[in-house]
Amino acid sequence: MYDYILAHNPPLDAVQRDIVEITRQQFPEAAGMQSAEEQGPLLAFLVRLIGARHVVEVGTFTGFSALSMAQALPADGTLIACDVSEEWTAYGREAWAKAGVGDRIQLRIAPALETLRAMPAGPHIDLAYLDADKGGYIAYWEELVPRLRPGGLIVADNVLYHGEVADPSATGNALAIRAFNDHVVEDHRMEAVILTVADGVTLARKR
Ligand SMILES: C[S@@+](CC[C@H](N)C(=O)[O-])C[C@H]1O[C@@H](n2cnc3c(N)ncnc32)[C@H](O)[C@@H]1O
Repeated sequence: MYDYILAHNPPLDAVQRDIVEITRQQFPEAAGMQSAEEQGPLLAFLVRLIGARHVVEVGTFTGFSALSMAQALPADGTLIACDVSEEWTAYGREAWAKAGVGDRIQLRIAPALETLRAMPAGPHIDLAYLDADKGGYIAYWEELVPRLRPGGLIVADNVLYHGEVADPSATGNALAIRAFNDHVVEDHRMEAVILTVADGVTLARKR
């Protein structure tokens, strides 16, 4: 079924395919952190759907999801990519340059909360993709919601956490995601749905 889905989704282009493969080869232990292959086209679709011009990514790793979103932005669009790893994001920088979208992406190497708090306070973000440390999701959400324009989206990854999220005795990251999902459902500034795509993806729209 998975192969069937990929075969009926927009195919990855050469640079996207390369960064997926390079990540698997260079970081076999960490490669599972990369957003699933079908999420690249989904993120690009969402960027185009809402006509996003200003995107924020929290958790960039080797740059696959940032690449997918940046390619869907207009030429003068911007994507602020937050991560703490110079080593992992160096692969992203190379891929973004190769794809001709390097000038749309501003990489901020710092704890994401610092980067988000330093952003202008008013609503100016069209789409934010949450995919960093799971214990930080609620704090990121709280920084992002006021900065999101009405109709803007927060897309949060791993919200089913391998199914562990449904277990009331969950611990660690699964427990953090449980708390996040409860936080989202109680936030009436936003309208949110969970998609059973990959490891679970929440789409939340600012009212
Ligand atoms: C799941 S990976 C991101 C995958 C990426 N979206 C992709 O598709 O390839 C999580 C990333 O979050 C970063 N990270 C973890 N804690 C962070 C923090 N406090 N601030 C910023 N980035 C953080 C890690 O360095 C890692 O690269």
